[in-house]
Amino acid sequence: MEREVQRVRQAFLSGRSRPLRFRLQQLEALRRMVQEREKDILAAIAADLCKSELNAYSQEVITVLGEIDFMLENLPEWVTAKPVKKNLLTMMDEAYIQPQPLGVVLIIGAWNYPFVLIIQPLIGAIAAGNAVIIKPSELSENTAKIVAKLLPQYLDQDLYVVINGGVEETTELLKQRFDHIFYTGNTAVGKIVMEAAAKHLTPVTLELGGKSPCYIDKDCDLDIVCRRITWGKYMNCGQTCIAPDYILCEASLQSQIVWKIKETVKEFYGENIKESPDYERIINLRHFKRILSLLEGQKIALGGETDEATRYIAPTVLTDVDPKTKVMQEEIFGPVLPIVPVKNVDEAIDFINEREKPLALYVFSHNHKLIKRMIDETSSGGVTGNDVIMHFTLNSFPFGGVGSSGMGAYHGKHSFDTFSHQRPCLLKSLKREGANKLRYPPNSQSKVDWGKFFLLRRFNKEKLGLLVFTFLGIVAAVLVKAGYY
Ligand SMILES: NC(=O)c1ccc[n+]([C@@H]2O[C@H](COP(=O)([O-])OP(=O)(O)OC[C@H]3O[C@@H](n4cnc5c(N)ncnc54)[C@H](O)[C@@H]3O)[C@@H](O)[C@H]2O)c1
Ligand SMILES: CC(C)=CCC/C(C)=C/CC/C(C)=C/C=O
Repeated sequence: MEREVQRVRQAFLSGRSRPLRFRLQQLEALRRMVQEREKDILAAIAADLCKSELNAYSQEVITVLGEIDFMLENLPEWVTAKPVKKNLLTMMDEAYIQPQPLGVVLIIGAWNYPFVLIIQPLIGAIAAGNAVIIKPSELSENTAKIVAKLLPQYLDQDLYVVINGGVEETTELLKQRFDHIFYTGNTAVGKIVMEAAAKHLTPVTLELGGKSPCYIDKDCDLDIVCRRITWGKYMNCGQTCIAPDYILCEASLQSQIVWKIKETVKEFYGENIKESPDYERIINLRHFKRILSLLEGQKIALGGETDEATRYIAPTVLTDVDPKTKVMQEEIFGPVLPIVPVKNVDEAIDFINEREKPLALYVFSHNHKLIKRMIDETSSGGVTGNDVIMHFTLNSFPFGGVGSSGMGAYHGKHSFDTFSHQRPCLLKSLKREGANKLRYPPNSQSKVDWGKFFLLRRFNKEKLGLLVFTFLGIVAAVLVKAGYY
C-alpha cells in the first residue's frame, strides 16, 4: 500500500498533472470512457443494486457527463490567477491568487450510488490538477471492479489509481499520508477517517448522512407533494443520502398522505411492485435485517411486505410514530417513511433543531414566508422547498453536509475549490527601498503614524488611491533619504 501511494506521489511530483491542457485531456478521456463503456458500467451498477439500466443512466451517468462538460467549459477560467485588491503598501506590486493542486488525494466511495459517488469527486480532483487514489465501496463490488478495470485504460495509470478492498485495506490506506481525503459514507466511519487524517494533519471532506426531515404544511397541494415525496423516498429503494427520511405534519393530514402515497406508488411501480424495473432491492442481508428491525412495534399504514430471498421491502409508510422509537433514532436508508405528527410549524422547527443537523431539509407549502422561516430557523446541508432531492442536481450549489451530516462540499466550481489550494502570491520589486524603510527598525512614532496611514486609510476610488499613494510614497522616500526619520 505504501509503495502504491509513493508511486502516485512520484507521478504527482513529476508535475504532469498540472498543465491545463493535460487536465482537459484527462477529463475528455474520462468522458470517452463513460460513453464508450456505458453498457459495462450500467451492467455493473444494475448487478450491484438490481437497478434498471435506464435508472442507472439517469441517476448516475447523466450527472457524471454533465459535471465533465461543466468542468471542460469553465476550467480555463478557474485555473487562471485572479488579481486581488491591494493596499497602499502593495499598490505598485503584483498581487494575485493562484489556485494550485493539493497533491495526492484519496477518494473513498459508498455503495448506494457506486459510480457517481467516486467519479464526480474524481472529476473535481483531476480538474484541480491532483493525483488521485480511489477506493470504491466493497459492497458494490461489480462497480468497484469495472472502475478498476476501465480507468487505467483511459487515464494516466500512475496519476489515477483504483485500490479495491474492504475495511482492512481501507484501514491500511488511511495510515498513509495524503494531501486531502474525500470520504462518502456513514458518520461512524467518517469519524475514523477524520481521526486517521488528523495524524498527518490532512484536510478532509466528509460527505455523510443523517435523518433528512420533510415538513408538510396544511396549506399545500397534497397530490403534488405526495408524488414528489414518493419519487424521492423510494428511488433506489430509499438508499439515498438525501432521501426524505421522515415526515412532520399535523396529525389530521396523515390519512390523506398515506392514501395519496399509496396511489402514487401504484402509478409509479404498478400493481405488482416486485415486477417493476423501477423498484430496486436492499444492498445486502445485513441492511435488510436492520431495516426490518425498524418496523417493530410500528403502525404500518402502507406496505410492510418483505422477501428475504430477494431483499425486497415494499414502499412502506408508518403513521403516528413516536419520536423515541428506533426508527426515529437512526438514518433509515431504506423504503420506510415514518410520519411524526406535530401541532404546527413551531413544533416542527423545534423538533428539527433538537436533533443532529441533517444533510437535507424539505418543506412543502404554498406559503413562501413559512418556507423562508423554516430555512432561517433551522440548519441542514441543503434545502429544497416544495420538492425533494433536486438541489443535488444544480452544480452551482455546494453539495455537502453540516455538523454531523458532514463537512466541506463539492460539485462544479466547489469541487475545483475543494481540491485546490488558493495560494496568495505577492510579487514585489527590489526597487523603492526608500518607502520600505518605514517598516524597518528602529521604529518611531512617526513611522507608526505613516504605517497607520498606509495600512488603515481607505479610498473609495482605486485610481485616486494610486495617485495619492504615489505622491505620498515619493514624499516619504525623499524624507527618509534626507534623514528626517
Ligand atoms: N453525503 C453524501 O453524499 C452521501 C452519499 C452516499 C451515502 N452517504 C451516507 O453514507 C451512508 C451509507 O454508506 P455506508 O457507510 O453504508 O457505505 P459503505 O459501507 O460503502 O462505506 C463507505 C466507505 O467506507 C469504507 N469503510 C467502511 N468501514 C470502514 C472502516 N472501519 N474503516 C475505514 N473505512 C471503512 C468502505 O470501504 C467504503 O468505501 C449513509 O449514512 C448515507 O447517508 C452520504
Ligand atoms: C434528478 C435525478 C434523475 C437524479 C438524481 C440522482 C440522485 C438522487 C443522486 C444522488 C447522489 C447522491 C449524492 C446520493 C447520496 O446518497
